[in-house]
Amino acid sequence: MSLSPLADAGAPLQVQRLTVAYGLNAPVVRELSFELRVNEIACLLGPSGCGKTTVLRAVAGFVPLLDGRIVVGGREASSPTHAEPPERRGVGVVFQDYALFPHLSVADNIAFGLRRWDARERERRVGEMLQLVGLQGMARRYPHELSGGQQQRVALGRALAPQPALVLMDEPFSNLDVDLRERLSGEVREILKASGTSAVLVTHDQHEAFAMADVIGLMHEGRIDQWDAPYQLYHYPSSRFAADFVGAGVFVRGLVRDIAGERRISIALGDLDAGALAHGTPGQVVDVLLRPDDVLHDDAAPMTAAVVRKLFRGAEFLYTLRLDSGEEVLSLVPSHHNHAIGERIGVRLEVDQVVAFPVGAG
Ligand SMILES: Nc1ncnc2c1ncn2[C@@H]1O[C@H](COP(=O)(O)OP(=O)(O)OP(=O)(O)O)[C@@H](O)[C@H]1O
Repeated sequence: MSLSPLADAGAPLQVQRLTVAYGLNAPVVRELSFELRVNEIACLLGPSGCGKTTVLRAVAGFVPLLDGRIVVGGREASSPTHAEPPERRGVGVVFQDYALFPHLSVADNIAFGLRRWDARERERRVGEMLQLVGLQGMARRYPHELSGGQQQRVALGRALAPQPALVLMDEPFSNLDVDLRERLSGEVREILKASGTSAVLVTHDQHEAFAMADVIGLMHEGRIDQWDAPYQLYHYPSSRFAADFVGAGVFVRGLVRDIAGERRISIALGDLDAGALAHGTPGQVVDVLLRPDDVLHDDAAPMTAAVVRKLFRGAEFLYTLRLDSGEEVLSLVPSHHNHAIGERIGVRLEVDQVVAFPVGAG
């Protein structure tokens, strides 16, 4: 099979038409391609079983390729006929099943990749890493004396210590409590940015992906559905799958119309301007995406809807509202607007970019 020439030989990672299968089973990753820029943090996001971890394992050198090619730092690391051993790829990994060395202390685990460093530099770097992952005072403990979350932080320190050009992280913060998770993900992002390191992260958590990533690869059934900045992915989903999977929202029915030469979409809440992201031609029935922040509560609005569910989130309520059409929409409302279930409240739309897909489109 012929592969396209490298688009950017200086890219820290190029994944070209990657195809991976376990044993004789059907491939779980199919012809998947992406390229990472220097100092870019990418996140693979997608439903369980879509192949995120498999991509990361292939890049790390833990699973063979059925087809395609992986190039790390301009050097071919994997092809169907060749595989550099994981430890020679110059890649730092934080995987859940990539255990710490049980016979080494926390400090020695972190120092593992620094064997060739000058002793004083090594000690300084280990101290820096211990501080980064919040494990000062635990340097002499052994892995079995740590909680799962603490072990994960040691693994993070171990991966980052040798300052690799590329770091791979599989759910690196999943065992941590929310506060630590937020602090650490912000700090790790800063460290990666400051040190010029590129990273690929796998997570289930969209908020973590939004907070950490420059670019998100949304995966679906072994392929990348959309490769985009978090903001773009949320506001400009290019497929129905992306619109559905990323962020909260519902689809309501709409009819595309031509009104005085302008393409508009009529939905139960009124007429919308059909911009470039609203697929569909006049006369076509479409599903229109409405995010909770598109539906505003406004006492002065002529249109009302009934509260059917409410979720208190502290600063705001997430209301589920039933329109007269019978359709339900979500609305994010500041929490001093405390309305009872069954009450009718005024609503209006504020949609910047209408996202719509013809009914029945995949
Ligand atoms: N060692 C294995 N042998 C056989 N099949 C496997 C193996 N590891 C993963 N799979 C299968 O490959 C597919 C992709 O798995 P993978 O772990 O890459 O998905 P994922 O997107 O990371 O999922 P999750 O978010 O649940 O961790 C799944 O259908 C899974 O059952």
